[in-house]
Amino acid sequence: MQENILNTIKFPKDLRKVSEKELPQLAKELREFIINIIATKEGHLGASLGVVELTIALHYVFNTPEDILVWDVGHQAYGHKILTGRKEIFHTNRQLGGISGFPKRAESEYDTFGVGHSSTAISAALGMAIASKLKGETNKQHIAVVGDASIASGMAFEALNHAGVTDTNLLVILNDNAIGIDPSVGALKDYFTKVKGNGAKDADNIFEALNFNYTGPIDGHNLHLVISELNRLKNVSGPKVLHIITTKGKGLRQAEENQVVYHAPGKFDALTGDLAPKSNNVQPPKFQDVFGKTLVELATKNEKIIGITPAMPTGSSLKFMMDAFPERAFDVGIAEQHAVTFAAGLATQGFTVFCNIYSTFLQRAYDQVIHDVCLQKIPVIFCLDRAGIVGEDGATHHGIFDLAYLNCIPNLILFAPRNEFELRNIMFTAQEGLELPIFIRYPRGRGTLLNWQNPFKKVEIGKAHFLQKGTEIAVLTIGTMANNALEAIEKLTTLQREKVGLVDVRFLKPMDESLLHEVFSNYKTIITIEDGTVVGGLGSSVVLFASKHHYKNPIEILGVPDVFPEHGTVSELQEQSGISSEKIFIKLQKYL
Ligand SMILES: Cc1ncc(C[n+]2csc(CCOP(=O)(O)OP(=O)(O)O)c2C)c(N)n1
Ligand SMILES: CC(=O)[C@@H](O)[C@H](O)COP(=O)(O)O
Ligand SMILES: [Mg+2]
Repeated sequence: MQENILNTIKFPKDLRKVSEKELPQLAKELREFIINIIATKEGHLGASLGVVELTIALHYVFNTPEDILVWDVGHQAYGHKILTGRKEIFHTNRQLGGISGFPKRAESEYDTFGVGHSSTAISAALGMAIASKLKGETNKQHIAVVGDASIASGMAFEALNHAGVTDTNLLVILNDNAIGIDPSVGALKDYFTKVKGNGAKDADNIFEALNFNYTGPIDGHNLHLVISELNRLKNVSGPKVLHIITTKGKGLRQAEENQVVYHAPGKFDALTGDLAPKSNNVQPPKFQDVFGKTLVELATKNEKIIGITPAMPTGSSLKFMMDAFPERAFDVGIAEQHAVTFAAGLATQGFTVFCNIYSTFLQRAYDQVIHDVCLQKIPVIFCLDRAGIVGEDGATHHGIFDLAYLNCIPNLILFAPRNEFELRNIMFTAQEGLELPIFIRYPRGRGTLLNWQNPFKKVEIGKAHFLQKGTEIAVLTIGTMANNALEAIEKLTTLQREKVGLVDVRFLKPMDESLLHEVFSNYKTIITIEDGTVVGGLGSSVVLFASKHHYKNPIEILGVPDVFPEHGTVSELQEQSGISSEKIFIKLQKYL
C-alpha cells in the first residue's frame, strides 16, 4: 500500500487512478488532513468529517466537473476542496485573501454553485439538469448533496415538488446525520427516524410519493457500498434520491460525541480533539448571551413572552429560553419564512414574541416581514443577530444589508444597541408593549461592559443621544460603530477632540429629527458611520433629511462600500471597509 495516497492527488482525475481497495486509506488521510488544518485555522469541522467517504465516492464515480455536483450550505465541502486542486492552499481557508469556507464559483470549476445559505442545492441542480436537457447533453449527471436539516426547509420542498414532475437526470443525496447545527427538529425528522428504524418499505415513502426513485437508507461511511450505489444510480433515469446515514464529526471522538460544539469548534488539539483552553481574562459577555439571559429574565416575569429561532438555538442563545421555558420557546428548523409568519400569528393573539434571526438569514423572509408583519403593524420583536460584518464566514453571511432593506419598509422601528445595557433596555421596553414591530440588530461577539446586568430602564423610542459634544464635526453612528468612533476620537489631540461631536443615533427608524436639526445647525461637517452597506442605511437617511430641510453641510458616509466583502477577521474587514477606529481616525484628521 502506498505511504500517502492523498499526496498523489491534486484533482479528481488522480483520484480515479487509485484502486478501490485503497480508498478507505485515502478516507483516513483526508480526515487527518482536515483535522490537522482546522485544529489551528478553525472552521466548520463536523460536517466535513461526516462526508469524507461520500466526497471520495462522488468524485471517484462521477466525471466531475463535467458531471455537476452541488453542495447544500457548503460547510461540508472541505474534502471536496482538498480533492479538487486546493489541497496546497487549504490552510488559507476563511482567511483574508485565502480560499472561501464555502464552494464559490469564482474559486474553482468544481464549485458549480455558490452556497452558504441552506436549502438551495436541489433548485440549482434542477436548473442545471433542465439546462442540460435543453442543450441535448443527455449523459450529464447532476447531483445535489443536502443535509437532513436543510432538506426540511421550504425551498428544498419547492424544488423536490418541481423535480418530481420532470424526467431530469437529477440525483439528490440526502446526507442524514440527524442533526443540523443543533439537533434536527420537526415531523420530517420523525419520519427519517421511522424510515431508519423500519426500513423504507414499512413507512410510506415521502420521496416516492413525489415521483423520485428512492434508495436507502444506506451506511454513508461504507465506501464500497456508496460507490456501488452511485454506479448503479448513474444508469437510472429520472429524479432519484439516495438516502445515506452518516455521523457528523466521524473519526474524531469528541466531534462525534459533542456534535453541536464541534460543528465549528474553534481551535482544538488535533491529536486529542480537546478544545483549546479558554482565556482566564474576564471579558465582556457576548451580545448573544446578553440576549439569551435577558430574555429568560424577562420571560420569568412576563408569561406572555415567546421565543423563536429558525435552527440557531445555540448560536443565538435562544437555548437559554428553551431550557428555562420549553413550552414557550420554539426552534422551527431552517425555516426563516415560517418563523416570521409564525411569530406574527402568535403576536395577533396577544403574545409578546421575540423572534431571533441572523441578519443574513432574515433576507430569506423579506416578504413575510413586509406582508405578514409590517403591513399589518403586528408588534413582533425581532432580534437580528450577526448584524454587520461577521468575519470568516464571509460574503454569504455578513449582516450588512438589514439597515438598508428594513429602512425602506413603513411601520417598523429599527434600533441598534451600542452596548449590553442598550440591548437589555430595548428588550425590556419592547416587551412592555409597542405599537409597531421592532428590529433590534446587534453583532456577532462581545460587547464592552463587564458589569452588564443593569436594572432595566425604559428607552424612549426614536431618541438619539450625544455621547460627546463638539464644535465642528458631528459624527453620527449606529450600534457598535459608536465604539469604533470613540476609539478614533481618543487618538486625537485634546484640541482636535474638542471639535468633534459624537451622536449615537440608536434608531434608524424613527429618526430623531429634532436632534438632527441641532446637529446640522451647530456643526460644519457631518460624518455618518454604519456597519452596513452605504446604500440605503444611516448615511442615506441623513442625506435625505438634509435634502428635505435644505441643509448644505458636507456629509460623508462611512460604511461597507457597494461590494460584497469577502472573508477575514472582523477587524481586517472593518479596516478594508474604512470603518475601523484607525480608518475613522484618519478620516477625522482629514477634516480637522
Ligand atoms: C437559510 C439558512 N439558515 C440557517 C443557516 C445556518 N446553518 C448552517 S448549517 C445548518 C445546519 C445544516 O444541517 P444539515 O443540513 O443537516 O447539514 P449537516 O450540518 O448536518 O451536514 C444551519 C442551520 C444557513 N446556512 N442558511
Ligand atoms: C454554515 C453556517 O451557516 C453556520 O454554521 C454559520 O457559520 C454559523 O455562524 P456562527 O458561527 O456565527 O453561528
Ligand atoms: Mg444534518
